[in-house]
Amino acid sequence: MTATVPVLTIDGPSGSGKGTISRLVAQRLGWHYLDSGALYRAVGVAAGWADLDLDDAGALVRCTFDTKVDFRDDGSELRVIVNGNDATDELRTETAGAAASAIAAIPEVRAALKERQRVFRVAPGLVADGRDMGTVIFPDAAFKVFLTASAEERADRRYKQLKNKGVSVTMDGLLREILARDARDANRAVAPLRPAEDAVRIDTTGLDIATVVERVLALLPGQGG
Ligand SMILES: Nc1ncnc2c1ncn2[C@@H]1O[C@H](COP(=O)(O)OP(=O)(O)OP(=O)(O)O)[C@@H](O)[C@H]1O
Ligand SMILES: Nc1ccn([C@H]2C[C@H](O)[C@@H](COP(=O)(O)O)O2)c(=O)n1
Repeated sequence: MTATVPVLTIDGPSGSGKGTISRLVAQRLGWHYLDSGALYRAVGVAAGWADLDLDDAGALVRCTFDTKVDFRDDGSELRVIVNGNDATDELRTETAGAAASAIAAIPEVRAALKERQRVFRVAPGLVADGRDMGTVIFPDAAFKVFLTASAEERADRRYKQLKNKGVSVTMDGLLREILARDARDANRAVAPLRPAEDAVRIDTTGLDIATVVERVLALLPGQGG
């Protein structure tokens, strides 16, 4: 009975720290981890490889069904294998994020990915990060968090992250991309980015990673909560 397996959902906008916090919390709990955004990014990248038009909803839906995604934890990073190719680095680009955000607005794409996310609910528990984990995919989750941070701080985090990887970016450009993605993810008709009514909101502006991890763990009985 998967419904008895506990789930902690961590939703929020781009750069709020969902991936970082979810992974660390899952490690601390010994639970599984679902990076749902990686599924949308994988479809976006596969669509790019196939030279598909991002306006061709039918082709994108077929691409969603055809795209095989595997996750491999190499100890320091979650590697994402798309159709047999390690696409981890390509997936993390802003181009892949923007493509994922566009594709994610297609209702049939979301429907096609629904069960593929729910199968991650395996004992002893799951930490799931995304935009609609608490509202649509795991509405019965026992623990729900919605992470936020100011757009400026999120752009600054992304700037430092990309600079560390040697990627050339500007703060202005990143801020524009973050605001555009926020708007598209929050305003789409299906499963828009929004906190579940029973989610605990944590504004991470000015908080370091360790503090946010402890605040999330404090929500779980026996983990400080
Ligand atoms: N509380 C925090 N304080 C400072 N930096 C943080 C914090 N949380 C995350 N970061 C850093 O911000 C960057 C973005 O974090 P992360 O990728 O986890 O965000 P995200 O919400 O998953 O973004 P996306 O939705 O685009 O995948 C990373 O470099 C991460 O180390
Ligand atoms: N549950 C989800 C996860 C992701 N998306 C879409 C919208 C995002 O902009 C894009 C990339 O996600 P990220 O890797 O940045 O978390 O994918 C979504 O609609 N629902």
